[in-house]
Amino acid sequence: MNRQQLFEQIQKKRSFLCVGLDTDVLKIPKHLTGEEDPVFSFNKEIVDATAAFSVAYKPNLAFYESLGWQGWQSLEKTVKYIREKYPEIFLIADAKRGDIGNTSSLYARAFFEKLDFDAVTVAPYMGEDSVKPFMNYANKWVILLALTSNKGAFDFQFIRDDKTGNPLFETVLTTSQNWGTAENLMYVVGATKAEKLKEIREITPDHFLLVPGVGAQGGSLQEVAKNGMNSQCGLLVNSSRGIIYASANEDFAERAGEAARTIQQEMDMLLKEKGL
Ligand SMILES: O=C(O)c1cc(=O)[nH]c(=O)n1[C@@H]1O[C@H](COP(=O)(O)O)[C@@H](O)[C@H]1O
Repeated sequence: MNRQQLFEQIQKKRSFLCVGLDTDVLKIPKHLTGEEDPVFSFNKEIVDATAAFSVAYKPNLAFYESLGWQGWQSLEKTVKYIREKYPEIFLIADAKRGDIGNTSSLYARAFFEKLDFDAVTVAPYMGEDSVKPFMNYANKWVILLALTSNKGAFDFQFIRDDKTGNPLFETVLTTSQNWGTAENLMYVVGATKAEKLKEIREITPDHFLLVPGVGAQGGSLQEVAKNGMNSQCGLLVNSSRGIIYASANEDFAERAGEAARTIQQEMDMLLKEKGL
């Protein structure tokens, strides 16, 4: 999917919500645990209940890899199901990959050829040759970690460069713009650091930002939109636990749908305020 198509979906659904499919097998409602593939059954119901209110889904690979080959199979089935039933959805593999070039090119093959994801999250630490192999695919995206939502973000991401005086996350943003364009590169910026979005927008006015950290981590959607929205929206705001675990009972999908709709309605207002 390209940037224009993504923006069109945002306008059509009046939403820039990404639902995180962080499906923890221990949190799956009891009535599904006897199913042949409880993780897939859970995902399928969540997707059916939330697809009208969201433009993207983001399975986090840890939740699938932790189950071995069965987890990988649940992931493949989930991707295939979304692709077939909701082809308009933007699909993100939250894998936080990145390695020497030939290894990264195989990670890229896994997520873009073997599995038909639109985007993969990548860690910038190993630099250009670890990121570029993910950019060899038309209409596929790298989502580079820039300023993350967690406490550990303060360990490295704010260390200042001796020459420029800029914090490391700003160097990641400026340097990586030489590797790709706003058509194949997005950045992760945590909602818990929403006050930094103004500065970040000065460095990257056009790039889409994937913003996790609303809901369970306490980030504010209003603040994110106020500081981070651009003329093409430019935001995908993720919520995982706040949506998929809205209820632990048989009504889990219905409650997830309601949680997604509540966020979508707020997003509709925020888009209107921006004239979009
Ligand atoms: O790359 C990510 O998606 C990510 C980056 C970041 O800085 N913080 C962050 O929470 N995430 C992911 O976003 C999701 C957040 O989940 P909830 O806190 O349950 O909404 C998890 O899958 C995290 O791995």
